[in-house]
Amino acid sequence: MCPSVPLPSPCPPGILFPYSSPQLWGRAALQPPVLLPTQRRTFSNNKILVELDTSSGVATMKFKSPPVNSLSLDFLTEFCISLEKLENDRACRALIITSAIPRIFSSGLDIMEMFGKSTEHYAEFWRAVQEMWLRLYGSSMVTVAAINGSSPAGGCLIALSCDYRIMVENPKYVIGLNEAQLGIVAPFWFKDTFVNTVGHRVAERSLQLGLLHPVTEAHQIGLVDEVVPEEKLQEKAAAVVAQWLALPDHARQLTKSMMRKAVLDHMLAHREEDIQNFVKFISKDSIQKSLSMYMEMLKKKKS
Ligand SMILES: CCCCC/C=C/C(=O)SCCNC(=O)CCNC(=O)[C@H](O)C(C)(C)COP(=O)(O)OP(=O)(O)OC[C@H]1O[C@@H](n2cnc3c(N)ncnc32)[C@H](O)[C@@H]1OP(=O)(O)O
Repeated sequence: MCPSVPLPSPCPPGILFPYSSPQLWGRAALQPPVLLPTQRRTFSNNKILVELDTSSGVATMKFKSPPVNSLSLDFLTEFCISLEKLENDRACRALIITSAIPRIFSSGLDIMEMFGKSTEHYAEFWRAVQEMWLRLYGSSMVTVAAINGSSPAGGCLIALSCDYRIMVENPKYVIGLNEAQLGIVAPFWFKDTFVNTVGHRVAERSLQLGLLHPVTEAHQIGLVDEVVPEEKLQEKAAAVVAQWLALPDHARQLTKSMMRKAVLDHMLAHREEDIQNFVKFISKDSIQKSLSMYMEMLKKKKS
């Protein structure tokens, strides 16, 4: 669990039905504008900036953790706290996630968190990764990933967990679940999230080969829903959110829940087992060696 986010068992608040409360449906839509004192609320920490426009109910979250927005334990903790704040804010109905770092959406899980650490640390880290996914995949907000850079592995998972993905047209950007290239294996809930987006056959091939798809290909296989020039990204994300928010919240949320519940429930039922599996797997000498070689390769590529 994210260390500073106390969460009740069995499921964090905001996770979709049957856990969320009907009283929350409608959120900002039910609030008379006169009750809203300001139009824009901002909160920020070292790694993430959030701006909530209370008149539209749309929050924009920007990852700002140089050099590559890697998902460290600290980052994941801040991410979970930000998601919880928005989920509990009745003025917020939708979230756009994007990056403030040029050319990178997120480089995925921070490899240094999975290398040379104690088993306790691995367990804490993995619980935070699970928590992030539970909150985002199970969010009752409309969520749109505005992907303005490369997005391997855990970065791709964040995008996959949203309701809609828009990626910037750029031949240098790639996205995918490339874990196999690192000699590691994406867990079943990464796989399920991927399969639910692109279908079984595409997911199977892409996962086995650890493919990082260029933007056009990602669009063709349905990994991203739309491709736009950089300067149109925010405008397009806002238009998509407006389209999704035009629906009654309760109908959209119940439909989202119906589509995602089985995968969320499966993970929750196997959460502790999944942590133990991760710890056992990542602690193996052979896996530590693979990660070390991969980091070396990244460094060599630079020089
Ligand atoms: C066992 C259960 C399965 C667990 C599931 C795992 C999920 C994951 O997410 S594993 C992580 C997968 N991520 C990657 O494979 C991405 C690796 N990184 C890259 O491909 C590139 O760095 C890039 C495309 C994201 C950015 O390229 P570029 O702009 O050229 O920047 P550099 O490669 O020079 O990187 C700068 C700096 O950042 C370090 N770094 C990059 N990615 C990570 C990372 N995921 N974790 C930790 N550190 C990372 C990189 O080593 C450089 O460091 P310095 O050399 O010290 O500057």
